[in-house]
Amino acid sequence: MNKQEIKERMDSLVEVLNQYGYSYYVLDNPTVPDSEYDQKLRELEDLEKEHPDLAREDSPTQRIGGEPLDAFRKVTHETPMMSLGNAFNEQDLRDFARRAQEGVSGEVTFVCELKIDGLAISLKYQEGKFVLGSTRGDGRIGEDITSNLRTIRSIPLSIKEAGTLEVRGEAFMPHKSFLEMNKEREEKGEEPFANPRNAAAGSLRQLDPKIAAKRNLDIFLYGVGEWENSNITSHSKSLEALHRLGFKTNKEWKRCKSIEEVLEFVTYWTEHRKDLNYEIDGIVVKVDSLDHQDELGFTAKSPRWAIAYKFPAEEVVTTLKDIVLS
Ligand SMILES: NC(=O)c1cnc(OC2CCCC2)nc1N
Repeated sequence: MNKQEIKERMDSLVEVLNQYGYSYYVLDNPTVPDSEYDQKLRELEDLEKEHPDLAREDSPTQRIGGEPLDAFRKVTHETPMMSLGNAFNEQDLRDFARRAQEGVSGEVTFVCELKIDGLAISLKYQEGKFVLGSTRGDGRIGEDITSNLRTIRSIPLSIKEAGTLEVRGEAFMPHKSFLEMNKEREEKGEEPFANPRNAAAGSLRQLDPKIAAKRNLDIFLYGVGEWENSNITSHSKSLEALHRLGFKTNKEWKRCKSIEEVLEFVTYWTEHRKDLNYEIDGIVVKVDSLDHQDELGFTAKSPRWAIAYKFPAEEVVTTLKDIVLS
């Protein structure tokens, strides 16, 4: 093959491998056997070794970066990352819904989401390329953990969207990864992590991306920060747009027309949370219309248009025996 044909072969391998990766890690629905993925990955690795100048930054071989960092760079969030106010019982939720209805013109409706118990992160894309991944920090200043986030296979390294797009979500450690990691730590006489949230936070704070890569973290995206070309009018349409753009979203979200439907959703997941293969610590209730969100605005640190219902604290010491491998 001449140089042009080699470049075309490498481009086609990157595209098809990223498509396989999307099905496997984002849709949890593998389309080819691992052997086919591995064979194409090896062919791409060999071509990239022979022609390093043709290696693309969104190639799946580029997920585990180079040398460990000395420290994390600080990053300022153009759109601050807010924290959520809490609700602890039905009355708190009814008060939230009443205040929301009183603060808007027209009929308020809601979206309910599972509250993933992980680490809030922000992903920035420019001209379709993943360029920056950061922690929430204090909401305005976070840490640049791009090299660690690149190791999360469900985060696309490129998307088909021009301009600047910033998305927010929760990085977390699935139960299976948590169990396997703690088993390893105990075998090495190391202290096991107390819970998947600490394990995820500890993994993303590693300065060496090779360590983060071994922790099999995952992510659910649930919001949009800055989006140049957005014509989105509701939160539920944002979630649908995130899915369409190739991001992993949690499929259990639900539009709720009334507080009664919100309470039904909360009751259902209070009972069924243990069927999930990741930790949730509550339910997030959001006003759906973005116009209504604008009318309601924010307190000093939290939106008035969202609240986190926290599950009652139970004996949640997730030790090896408590979690059955799903
Ligand atoms: N842990 C979660 O799953 C989660 C956290 N936060 C939010 O939304 C907040 C973010 C800023 C205003 C509303 N949604 C979530 N699903």
